[in-house]
Amino acid sequence: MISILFLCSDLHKMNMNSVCVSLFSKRHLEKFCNCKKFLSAKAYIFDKQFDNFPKATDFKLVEEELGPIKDGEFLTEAVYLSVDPYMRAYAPRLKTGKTFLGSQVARNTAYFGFLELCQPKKGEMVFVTGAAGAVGSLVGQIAKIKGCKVVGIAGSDEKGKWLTDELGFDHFINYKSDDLVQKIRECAPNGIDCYFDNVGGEISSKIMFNMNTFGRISVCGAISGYNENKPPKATLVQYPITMNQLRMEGFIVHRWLDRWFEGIEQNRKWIQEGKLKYRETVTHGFENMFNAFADMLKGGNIGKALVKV
Ligand SMILES: NC(=O)C1=CN([C@@H]2O[C@H](COP(=O)(O)OP(=O)(O)OC[C@H]3O[C@@H](n4cnc5c(N)ncnc54)[C@H](OP(=O)(O)O)[C@@H]3O)[C@@H](O)[C@H]2O)C=CC1
Ligand SMILES: CCCCCC(=O)/C=C/[C@H]1[C@H](O)CC(=O)[C@@H]1CCCCCCC(=O)O
Repeated sequence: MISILFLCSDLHKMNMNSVCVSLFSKRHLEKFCNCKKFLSAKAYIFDKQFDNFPKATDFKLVEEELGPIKDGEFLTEAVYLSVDPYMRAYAPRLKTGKTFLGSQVARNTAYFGFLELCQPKKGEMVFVTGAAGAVGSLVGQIAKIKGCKVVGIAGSDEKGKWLTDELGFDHFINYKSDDLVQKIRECAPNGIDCYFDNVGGEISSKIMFNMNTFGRISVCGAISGYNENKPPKATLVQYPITMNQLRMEGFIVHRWLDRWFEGIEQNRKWIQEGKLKYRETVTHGFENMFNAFADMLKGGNIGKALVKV
């Protein structure tokens, strides 16, 4: 079963510790639960639309009663909550006054989004942005498994050290302190064949101007713009796309729902074989969810950002 989305916990009235209902919004909570007299749950209410970067005062932490569970519905225990960039990206679409969105199960975004759209070949040069995050760190390692040269771009030297020394990336570029164009040319003197784009904006434009003919770009996200009220401007990418006949395609990982277990099984096998490594940045306590969310948006996480309930 694929667990959907959260945000509540604390079913202590049933003498259960740290139990959380999977839900997506208040309407899902109403749909999922049917046990008003017995259960309550903590929830983050989305109180105010974000003005650029989110503030703690944009949320209200409340305790809500849950209804009884009906046939075909379920309660799940959330031990970890996932803290993800899409929670910021989708916020403008959400109504205030409702439970905020989130999830408690990690998905295999890297496996399908990279292999299906970039179609990497042995010896090719692959660039990954958001490289030390949950998705990017796996994409780079999968590219290495496929015999590619890999360059990761992220925002701190500590992240870079992890990518090159532990995960086997060939090079690292710090987009905050390096001369990006100069470094791109140094790391990829023969050009770039595949680009896995987690960030969008000017970083992506600069990478795309250095791609080879028939290069492939998988657009996973655009975190560089999520905290901006207006989408930021970046250099036109239509030039390199046309001149170098690039293929650029976006995706939402649900596209491969019918192949979900193939992704899980392959990742599990690579982890067991020691070919795929992961790291988690864990914040403790449901009450600290906002801090973890803000920290992730500022680049405070290495690997997957999680909240231990
Ligand atoms: N299409 C899909 O189905 C999915 C898309 N995504 C997308 O993939 C991307 C990565 O997600 P995920 O790996 O979970 O998140 P991460 O674990 O990477 O966390 C986000 C990271 O983004 C980096 N970042 C923040 N601001 C900027 C900026 N202005 N420019 C460049 N980098 C920045 C930070 O690291 P740093 O120190 O490097 O700045 C931060 O740690 C996001 O864009 C997300 O929306 C994720 C899952 C599914
Ligand atoms: C430019 C924004 C791109 C954001 C891409 C992204 O991060 C997608 C993440 C999905 C992840 O694979 C698992 C999910 O469920 C995320 C999508 C969540 C959609 C929420 C929609 C909320 C709503 O409209 O009600």
